[in-house]
Amino acid sequence: MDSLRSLWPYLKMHQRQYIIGMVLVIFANSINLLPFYFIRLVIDGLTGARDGDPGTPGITLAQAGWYALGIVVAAVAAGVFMLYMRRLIVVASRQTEYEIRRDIFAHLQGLDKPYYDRASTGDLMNRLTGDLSAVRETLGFGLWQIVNIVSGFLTSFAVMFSLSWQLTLIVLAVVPIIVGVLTYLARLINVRHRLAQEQNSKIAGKAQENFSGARVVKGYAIEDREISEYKAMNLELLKRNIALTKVDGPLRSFMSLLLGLAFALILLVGGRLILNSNGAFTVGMFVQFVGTLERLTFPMLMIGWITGVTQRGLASWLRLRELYDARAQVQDVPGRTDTSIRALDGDLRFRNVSMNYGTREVLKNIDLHVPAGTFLGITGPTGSGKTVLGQLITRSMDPSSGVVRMDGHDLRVIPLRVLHDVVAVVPQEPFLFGDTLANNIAFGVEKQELPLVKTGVSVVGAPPVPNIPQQPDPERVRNAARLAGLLEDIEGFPDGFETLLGERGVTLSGGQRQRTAIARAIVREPAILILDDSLSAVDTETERKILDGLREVSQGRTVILIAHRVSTLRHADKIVVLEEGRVTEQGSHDELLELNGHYAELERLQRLASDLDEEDDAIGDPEAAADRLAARREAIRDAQATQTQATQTQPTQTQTRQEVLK
Ligand SMILES: Nc1ncnc2c1ncn2[C@@H]1O[C@H](COP(=O)(O)OP(=O)(O)OP(=O)(O)O)[C@@H](O)[C@H]1O
Repeated sequence: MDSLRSLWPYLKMHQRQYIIGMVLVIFANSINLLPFYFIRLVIDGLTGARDGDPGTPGITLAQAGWYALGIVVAAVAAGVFMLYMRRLIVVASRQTEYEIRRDIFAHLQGLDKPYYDRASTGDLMNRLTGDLSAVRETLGFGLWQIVNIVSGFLTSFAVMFSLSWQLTLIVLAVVPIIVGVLTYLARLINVRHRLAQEQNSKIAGKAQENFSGARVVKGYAIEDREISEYKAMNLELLKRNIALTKVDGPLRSFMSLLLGLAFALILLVGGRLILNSNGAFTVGMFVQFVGTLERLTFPMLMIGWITGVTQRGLASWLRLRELYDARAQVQDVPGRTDTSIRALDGDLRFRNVSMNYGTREVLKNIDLHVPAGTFLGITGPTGSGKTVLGQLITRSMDPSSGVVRMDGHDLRVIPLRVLHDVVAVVPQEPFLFGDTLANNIAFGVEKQELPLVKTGVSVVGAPPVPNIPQQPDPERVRNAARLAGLLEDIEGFPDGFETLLGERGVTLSGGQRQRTAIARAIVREPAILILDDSLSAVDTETERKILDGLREVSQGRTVILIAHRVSTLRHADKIVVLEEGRVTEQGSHDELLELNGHYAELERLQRLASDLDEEDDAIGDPEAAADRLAARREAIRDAQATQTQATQTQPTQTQTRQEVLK
């Protein structure tokens, strides 16, 4: 019942269409009964005698003609009413579907990273398609049939009762049995439909993952495993759908059986009534009764169908409600959000910040000051919390304890829109859209203010959503591409900035994708630019170009560069080393080398590897080069193994690692 109540606002938007549609159904149902009345008059006329003369029928040919015309007019009127009703109700249900989809999509856009960390894309897609269709079916054909059944029953029973209460009682005796069985089956249908929809979501998720990761699947030649897993899931869906059909299917047979029995009884009792009622119950009346009851057969059979449709629709609506009910943990809170904050310089301060995922503490008591305009480098072993630290700055989530401030304001009071205008992030795994390179770079820079799409309002009479094409400023986009070290690549493409990227930009190399994402962040001219391991896929020459570009960009803004390579970080104003969620070292490149800790070791290792490459290039004799290569690679492997072990155990092993390196 609660779920129905929550649908009400949508129904209300189209109440005129629904109400007029339902009235038309009632009219059509009443008119549909008229032909049996005319048939009764004809039959009684034919079986009766005029003026006491048994040789003359009680009806003239002209009268019969009028009755026939009446039947035609009734049929045409009922048809026209039904047609118009369909237009109203079915269109209203389509409009409601549009409105629900629009509102849920807008709501989903407002949800945050923690929600999407847990959500499955396939499940979301299934809810917005399969479940929404089930709801639309309930609101369209479902509602129509409910009114059809109810009004059909009321009008037919009224007519049948006026013809013979005895026969009507026989029909009425069957109805409670039907209702009892239907209620039981409806409950089963509801549960089984939900189970089937859940499996549908899992399958959609699996397919989505598989298509997105097609290259990985092929690369690892695990197609057979994927096919077999998909088969198992598909089989489970089949089982659940069969279980649903098992309760859906018997409904019709059961109804047909009951109706058949009822007709047999009526024939027996009706025949006796005609013979014994001395003309009070005529053959014509009996035919009208049977015809009217016959009209009820379809609505009665539809009870089964409609029960299933409604139960499926309600179960699906509950699944859609779950999307509506999902709340972002990170959001603007009236009363807390300070709407007077419009612009920020980007001075960042972490005060005793910790971050937990469940019982795991991934950041521990971080105290850090990043003055506006600083070029900050962050490094540390994998999993040490670098990305999480960056995500706290964009408020992808809030810290479990402690506070992050920007320009002295707790991030939680800064309006999210302002914060997101101020901070631009180049994520570890950039996502590119199936659009041109120019649009992918200009993404997020709106040239024109788009009108707000209102939710919770009817689509009827709403102004059409204008299709405003993105018009990126070509100079700005070009400059961003240059700063990201991407310009030469783009100029090498036949279509330049108009190059269309395939779904997720598959036509670009890894490094080009990273640089497109960097250009996308730079073009927004943010006060704070965060690059999360964004130079990992480029060679040293390209890295140098990008770093030059970043130095140009960094004038007057804060740049936070998360990286594993010392060559990337060495020119940063300050470098922070994170280990197991703690800041263990901070200072300039030279200061950190002096400290002789994790950073210094990283530098030695990477220098060793780079020396090795240079020596390999220099050695002319391939065999000697190969021997030397093997020996040095062995040394680096040992050193790396020892370093990993040391990071996981005790810092005192630093000395040992240095000895190995020497
Ligand atoms: N949404 C999440 N739920 C649970 N744990 C998470 C989540 N995000 C990150 N973590 C955990 O937090 C820890 C820090 O992750 P983070 O991504 O910040 O590491 P990182 O230092 O950036 O590593 P890398 O250098 O490999 O990118 C990891 O142990 C990771 O498993």
